[in-house]
Amino acid sequence: MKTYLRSSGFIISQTFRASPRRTVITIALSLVMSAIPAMQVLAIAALVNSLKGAHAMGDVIVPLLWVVLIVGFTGPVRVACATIRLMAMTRAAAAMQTRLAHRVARMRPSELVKPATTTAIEKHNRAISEQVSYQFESLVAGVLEQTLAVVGVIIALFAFSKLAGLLVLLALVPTMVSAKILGGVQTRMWESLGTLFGRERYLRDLLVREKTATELSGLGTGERVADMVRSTWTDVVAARDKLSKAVLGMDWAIGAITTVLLVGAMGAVVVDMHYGPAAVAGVYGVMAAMASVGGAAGSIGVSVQNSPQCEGLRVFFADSGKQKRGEQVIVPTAERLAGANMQHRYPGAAVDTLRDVSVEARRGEIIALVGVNGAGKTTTVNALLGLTELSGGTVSIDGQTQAELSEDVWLGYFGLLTQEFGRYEMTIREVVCLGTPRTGITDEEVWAALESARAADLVRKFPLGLDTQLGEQWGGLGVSGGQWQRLALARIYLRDPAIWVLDEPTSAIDAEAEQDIFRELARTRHNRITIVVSHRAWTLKGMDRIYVIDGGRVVQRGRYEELMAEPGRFSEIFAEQLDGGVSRRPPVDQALGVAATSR
Ligand SMILES: Nc1ncnc2c1ncn2[C@@H]1O[C@H](COP(=O)(O)OP(=O)(O)OP(=O)(O)O)[C@@H](O)[C@H]1O
Repeated sequence: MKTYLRSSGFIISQTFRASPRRTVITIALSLVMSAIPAMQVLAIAALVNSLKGAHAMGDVIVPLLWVVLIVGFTGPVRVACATIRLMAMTRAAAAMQTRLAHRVARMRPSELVKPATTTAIEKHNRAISEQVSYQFESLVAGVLEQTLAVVGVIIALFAFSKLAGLLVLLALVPTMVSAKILGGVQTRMWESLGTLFGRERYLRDLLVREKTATELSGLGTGERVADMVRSTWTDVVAARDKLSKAVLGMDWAIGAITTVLLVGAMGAVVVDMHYGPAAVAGVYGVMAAMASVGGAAGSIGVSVQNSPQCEGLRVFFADSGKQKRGEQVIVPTAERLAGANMQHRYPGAAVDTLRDVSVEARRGEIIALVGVNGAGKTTTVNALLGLTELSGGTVSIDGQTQAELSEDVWLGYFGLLTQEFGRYEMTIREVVCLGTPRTGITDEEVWAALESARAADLVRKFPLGLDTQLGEQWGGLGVSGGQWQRLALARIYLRDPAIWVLDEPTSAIDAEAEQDIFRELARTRHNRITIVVSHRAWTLKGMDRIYVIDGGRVVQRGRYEELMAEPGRFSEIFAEQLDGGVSRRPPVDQALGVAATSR
C-alpha cells in the first residue's frame, strides 16, 4: 500500500511538473465527473416522483431539464477532459524520457558496463512509453473519479435501500484482491521483459545502423536478424500472455461474484421500495453504482499492476538525486601511472585474463602494449582506466589509487581512444569538442587539433568547414572509417589530459597518414603520458618501453631493439611483419625518434 501511494504521488507530481495547468484542470474536471452518476440517480428519482400524478409538461419540466442537462453535458465534458489529460500525459512522458536520458548520462562507466544496467534502462524506457505515462489516467480518471463516483452513488442509493448500497460496496473487494495478485505477476513479467526488450532493441539497431545494416544487406542476411527479432517478440508475447491469462481468469471470477451481488442489490431495492414505480430510480442507481464499481475496480486493478514499474522508475530517478551531474573534469598533468600486479577474471571465465600484470609509464614517455588477439591488452587498458575491477593488484597515478579520488577526477586524467571509437553524427566542431568541458573554444584550437590528427585537410574541403554536419541520415556528409578515426584522435588532442590511452589509434588509417600521426604523437609527447596498443611493428620503434602481453601476463618488456635482439614472443609475433613488409616503410626512427619540440 505504501509503495502504491508513493508511486502514485510520484506520477502525479511528474505530470504536474511537466504540465501544471493541465494537471489541475484534469483533476478538477474528474472531480466534477465523479458527481455525475449520483446526480443522474437523483435526477431520475426526481423525474419518476414528478411523473406520479403529472398531467402536463409543466409538471415535469424541471426534473426533465435536469436529466437532459446532466446527460447532455456528460459526453462533451468527458471528451474535453480526456483530451486535456492526454496533453498532460504526453508532456509527462517527454519529461520522464528526458530525465531518464540525463540519469543514464550521469552514470559512471563502471556502472554502465554492468549488464543489469542496460536491462534496467531498457525496462524503464519501455515502461514509460507503455505504462507509466498512462498511470496518470488510471489514477485520476479511474481511481479518483470512479471511486468518488461509487461513494456518491452509494450515498444516493442508501436513500432507496441500505442493503443494496452495502452489496454494491462489497463488489469492490474481489477486484482489490485480484489487483494485488496481478501486481505480483506484473512485476515478475517486467523483470524478464527488461532483458528481452534490450535484445530486441539491439537486433533492430543492427538492421538500421549504417555499418551493420550495410554489412548484413551485403551478406544478404538481414532477414535472419529480422527472424531473431521475431523470436524475441515471441518470447515477449509469451511473457505477456502469462499476465493476460491471469487477468482473464480473475475477470471471470470477478464477473460471477459481481453478478450475484447485482441480483441481490436489485432485489433489495425492489423490496425496500415496496414494489412501487420509484423502484425504477433505485434499479437505475444500482446499475450506475455497479458501472462505477466496475470502472473504479478496473482502474484500481490497472494502477496497482502498473505501480511496481512506476515505483522502479521513481527509485531509479531518486538514485540520481544522490549523484551530482557528471562533472567533466580534465586533469592536465601526471608524473607517473603505475599498474602493479594487476589481476582480473571475467565473470564465468575459467582462468584469469590478467595475471600479475605490472605496467608503468612516466610523463613524457610513450609506452606500447603489444600481443596477439585476446592476449589481454584491452583488459589491461581498462584496468588502468579503472573500468575493470581488479581481483588483485593496484593502479595509481602519482601514488594515489582510484579509491582515493572521485571517479570524475580519476577519469579526468585520461583521454581514451578505443578500438571502436565513437562515430558521433554531429557537426565537426561538436565532434571534436565533445571530449572537453571548456567553453569558448576558438576555431583555431579546433583546427590545431584537427591538424595534429591529420584531419584538417579533409575538413577544409567541406563547404561548411567546422560547421559541416556529419551523418547522411541527417542530411549531412558521410566520411570514411579512417576519417572518423582521425576525428576521434582530434578529440583527444583538444581534450589534452595527462594520460593518453590510444587503443590501435591508426587501425583504419592509411600508411602514409599513420606515419604522420605517430610522428606528431612523438613530437607532442613531453607533457603527457602516452600508452599505445599497436599491432604494427614499425610503430613500435622509438617507443620508450614495450610490454609484450601473452596469455594475460607480461612476458617481455624493453625497447624495440632490445626485444628484437632476444629470442621470445615479441620477435615471434613481429617476425613476419618485419620480413614481409616493414622494410618497405620509411625509417621509423625518423618517425618516432626525432621528438624534437615539446608541446
Ligand atoms: N567481457 C568479457 N567477458 C569475458 N571474457 C572477456 C571479455 N572481454 C574480453 N574477454 C576475454 O579476455 C581475453 C583478453 O581480451 P582482450 O580484449 O583484453 O584482448 P586483446 O589483447 O585486447 O585482444 P585484441 O588484440 O583482439 O583487441 C580474451 O580471451 C577475451 O576473450
